[in-house]
Amino acid sequence: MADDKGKGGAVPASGELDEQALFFHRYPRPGKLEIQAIKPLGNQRDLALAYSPGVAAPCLAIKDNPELAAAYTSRANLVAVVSNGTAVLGLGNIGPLASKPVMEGKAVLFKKFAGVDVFDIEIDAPGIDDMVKVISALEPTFGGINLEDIKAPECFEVERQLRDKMNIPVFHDDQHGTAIIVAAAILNGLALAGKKIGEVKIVASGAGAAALACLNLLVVLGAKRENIWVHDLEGLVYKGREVLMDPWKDVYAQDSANRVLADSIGGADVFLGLSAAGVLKPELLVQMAEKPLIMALANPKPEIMPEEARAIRPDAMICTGRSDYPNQVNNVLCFPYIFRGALDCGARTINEAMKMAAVKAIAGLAREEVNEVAAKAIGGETPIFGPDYLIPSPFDQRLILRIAPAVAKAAAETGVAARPIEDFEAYLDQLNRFVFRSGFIMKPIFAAAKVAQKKRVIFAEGEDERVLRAAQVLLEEEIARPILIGRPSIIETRLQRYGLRIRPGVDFELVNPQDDPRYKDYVDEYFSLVGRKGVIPEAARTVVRTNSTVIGAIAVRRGDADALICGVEGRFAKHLRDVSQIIGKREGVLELSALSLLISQRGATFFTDTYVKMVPTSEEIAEMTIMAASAIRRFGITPRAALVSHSNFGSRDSDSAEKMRSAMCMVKEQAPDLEADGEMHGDSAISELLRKRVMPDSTLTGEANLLVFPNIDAANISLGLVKTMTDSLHVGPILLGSALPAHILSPSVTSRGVVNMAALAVVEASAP
Ligand SMILES: NC(=O)C1=CN([C@@H]2O[C@H](COP(=O)(O)OP(=O)(O)OC[C@H]3O[C@@H](n4cnc5c(N)ncnc54)[C@H](OP(=O)(O)O)[C@@H]3O)[C@@H](O)[C@H]2O)C=CC1
Ligand SMILES: CC(=O)C(=O)O
Ligand SMILES: [Mg+2]
Repeated sequence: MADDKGKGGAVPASGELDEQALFFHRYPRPGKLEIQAIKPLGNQRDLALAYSPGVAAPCLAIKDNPELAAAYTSRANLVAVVSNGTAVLGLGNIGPLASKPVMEGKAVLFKKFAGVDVFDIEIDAPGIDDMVKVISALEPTFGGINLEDIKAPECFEVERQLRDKMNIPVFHDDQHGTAIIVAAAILNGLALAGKKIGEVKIVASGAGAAALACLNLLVVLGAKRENIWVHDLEGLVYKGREVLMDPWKDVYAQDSANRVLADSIGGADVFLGLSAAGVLKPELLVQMAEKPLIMALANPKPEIMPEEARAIRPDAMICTGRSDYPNQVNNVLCFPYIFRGALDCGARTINEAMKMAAVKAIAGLAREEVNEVAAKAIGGETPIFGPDYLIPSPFDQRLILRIAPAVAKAAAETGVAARPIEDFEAYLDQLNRFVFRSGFIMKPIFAAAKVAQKKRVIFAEGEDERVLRAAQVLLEEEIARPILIGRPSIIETRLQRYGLRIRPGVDFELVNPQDDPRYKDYVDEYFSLVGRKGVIPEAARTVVRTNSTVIGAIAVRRGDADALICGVEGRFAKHLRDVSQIIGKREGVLELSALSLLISQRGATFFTDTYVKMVPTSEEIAEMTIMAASAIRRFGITPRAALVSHSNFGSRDSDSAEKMRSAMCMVKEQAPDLEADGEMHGDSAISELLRKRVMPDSTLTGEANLLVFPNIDAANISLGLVKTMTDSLHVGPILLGSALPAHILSPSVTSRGVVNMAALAVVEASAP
């Protein structure tokens, strides 16, 4: 493979890729999606509500007021991806049945990237009239229509007629989705090359749906028609040509004797390929202008492979439609989010203003720093806005946060939104919750952290990428004032490498362990704590130079910082020893413990003690239950605790069962208001039905959200199993019982996880 190939995970060679793709589509179940019920159908009553007779009520309500379909059915979030299979990728007219994998693929992307539900609909309707008849008849089912892979010129007429007939957005993705992302990439590419859109020469290969829509949008953005040279199977589109012409191509007909691509390419600033594989011969590139923008966008094989183009024109900026090269210019960057915005405001159409808002949002996002998820997905060095990073990665979660609100706003401003968004801050919150599953649960913590006057959080692993990224978020969102422990040169280099804006000394304080004026004071403080525990002065000096958790803990103890975050690297037990020695326990607390929060589709569940005490006593179990309950209240959640065991309400008499029973008695005595019960089986903790069968007068109602375990093995193993089996997000471990706020994270934490825990530490630090 050539140099610029294969960023973002190894992509196998073509034959091998085909084989893997067939396997991927076939196993473990054929296809890429299924339909899931979102309401319970567990008993006769549910059935009576969901189906006959109850279903008549929403039917009649909708009959009286059709707008209510958005309230009582999935329509407002349901899009049809419709194709007749006449121009499937660059594979040509392979028919509707063979197009189904592509349409299922689009459906998955809609769902994964924007939470939009899709039915893929492949129709055996090659002609315009049939297509219009079938698709327009679908209006009652859908909130929007995404036309896909329908060949030109028929697609133009189909879309025009459908837009006239239908009162929901009709969007031909290959035209407008492609045009939006191409326009964003061209705006950014020209800015980097220092060229003006009104002056550049654009040579296009392809005069179909995608190419013509892109050119039309570029003209709206200022490109001059006379500077645009369009080619198709017949060669140049010129005035007077009669073969394979149509009125849409004719708009770009040049009055010229040129006939083929080789005649027109000289001096071109932009090559726009939306045609077929291998059309752009490498030798033609020498004729292009300096710093040319080569957009070889045919799928799956581009007009020229990037390595061939790069070999001839090292100064070129190169884009393809593929996921295995940098600069993926593909409509996936647009269609999920433009529909998200349109559906959320009940848009009746997707108009020019909404498209332009999407162009600006995408182009602008590429100029921001790349976030962690996108950086990981791309692989290798974190990209920074430049020739190899003209547009955001499809894995950039901020695409939805930027595009959807911009589109909804433009819809409202142009009067096409049936349900205009009234509170954009709340809408952004909702989108954030979709992106970061922790968002909803963490919301009260973030809100409290923001009013806490930017407490100082010291990070022991200040050189770590996740910490650096988290520090930028904490500053931008005004949650905390980060203090990073680390070597200045390393931090400077990494900030640059990851394209982060924050600067030491200006935006955040930096503690250099090799050279800090407080060193002697810190050594004295440390020695006063450990001097009689076998640590000699010489060793204390070394520790305070080299152990950043010790430095951070002393800073918190001395009031130089308000909270400590450590554990991003290294073993939990080692960090715990330092935190215990220096920060210690709050007065009256028997033992530190750890609380872990798992956020899954079903909501939040807390587990304790997942990390600290091997086998806690009954007193310690009672204490950790009560401490965990008060930590849970900080999230605005009412704790419901189950003390879990192998014994179910006295069914066994082992020491461990007895320990949990007596812990339960202590909890009742010490925290009579806490809803708790035990000892009980794990399934009884979750299912009220099972619990009530054995213990009808249980003091616990509903599903327990705090599971208290008899020992660390049970707690930690359950946490790992549930987290993996339910694909949950872990927040924590939250250290309970320390004298001052300090949290020891785990090495698998993400930068978002670091932000979450720092926000929690800020809230703890500001608690009275
Ligand atoms: N990266 C992305 O996001 C997207 C990429 N595409 C890709 O763009 C290509 C075109 O798609 P679309 O516009 O929907 O399809 P259409 O069928 O509507 O248009 C295809 C166009 O390409 C021209 N063409 C085909 N073969 C050649 C060739 N050998 N030399 C010159 N021109 C040729 C056709 O010429 P003629 O008019 O004479 O038939 C036609 O103008 C496909 O490869 C598709 O995968 C499309 C959408 C998005
Ligand atoms: C990406 C896309 O829609 C296409 O190639 O047709
Ligand atoms: Mg397509």
